[in-house]
Amino acid sequence: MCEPSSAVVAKSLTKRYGTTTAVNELDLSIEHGDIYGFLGPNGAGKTTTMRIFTGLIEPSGGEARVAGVPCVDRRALVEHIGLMPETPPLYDQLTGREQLQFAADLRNVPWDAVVDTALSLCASLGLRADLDRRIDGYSKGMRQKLSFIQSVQHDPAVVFLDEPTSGLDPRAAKTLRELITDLADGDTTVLISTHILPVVEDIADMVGVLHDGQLAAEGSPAELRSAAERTEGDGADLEDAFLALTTDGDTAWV
Ligand SMILES: Nc1ncnc2c1ncn2[C@@H]1O[C@H](COP(=O)(O)OP(=O)(O)OP(=O)(O)O)[C@@H](O)[C@H]1O
Repeated sequence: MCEPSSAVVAKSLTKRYGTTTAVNELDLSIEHGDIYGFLGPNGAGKTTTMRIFTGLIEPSGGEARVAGVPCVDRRALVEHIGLMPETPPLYDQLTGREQLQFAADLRNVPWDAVVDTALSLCASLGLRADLDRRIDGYSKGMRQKLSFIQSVQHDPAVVFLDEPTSGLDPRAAKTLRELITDLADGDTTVLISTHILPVVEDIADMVGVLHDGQLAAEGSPAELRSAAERTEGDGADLEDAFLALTTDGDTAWV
C-alpha cells in the first residue's frame, strides 16, 4: 500500500468540514495504468477525495500525490490530470469546439496538439456533427460526452471520472466504457466513481469501497465477489459485496 511511485497515493488523508469528517485518515494507492473503481454509499467521501486529488480543495491532514505531484500544488498538477466532475463544467454560450479549445488553453496545451484526439473522440461518441453548435442547445448526454472529451483530450497521466456514464444511452455508455479501457491500455490511470456497479465489474482492475471516509475493502472485482460468496453464499456479486461492506458495523471481511 501507498507506494510513492504509484500513480495516485493518499496517506492518512483527512478532510473535515466543521464537525463532519468527510475523509478519515484514508490510505490509498493506485498503480499506473489501472482502472480503479471507487465505490461507496452517498456521503462516503468519494467526491471530497477526488476534489483533493485534483487540487480543488486542500486536505485538513495527511497528504495526497498524483503522478508524483503533491495535490496541493494545483499549478504543477493541472497538466498531469483530467477531471470529469458529476456536473459538467461547460460554458453554455460556447460551441462544443470552442469549449474544447478553451479546455486545452486552460492547460497551456496548443489546440493543434490535441485536435486530432479531440475529433476522434467526438467521432467515437457521435458528437462530431454537433461540435459547432452552442452548448446551451446540447442534451444532458451530449454535455456528458463533451465533458469526458475535455477531460482526456490532452492525454493526462491520471483521469478522475465522477459518474461518467450518467445520462448516456446504452450505446454511448458502452462506447465510453471502451474508451476508458483504451485509455488504460495506453497507460493512463483512471479513477472512476460510480454507483453503477456493472460498469465497475466490467472494466475495473481494482475496486475500493469507501465507507465513512475510510476504505472498507479493496481488491479486484473477482476478489470482492469471492469474499462476498464466503459470507453471503454462492452466486453473491459485487452488489452483495457492496451492501455487506457498507452496512454499519460490518466491514471486516475482506
Ligand atoms: N462543502 C462541504 N461542506 C460541508 N460538508 C460537506 C461539503 N462537501 C461534502 N461534505 C460532507 O462530506 C461528506 C462526504 O461527502 P461527499 O460528497 O464526498 O460524498 P460522496 O461519497 O461523493 O457522496 P455521493 O455518492 O452522494 O455523491 C458528507 O457528509 C457531506 O455532507
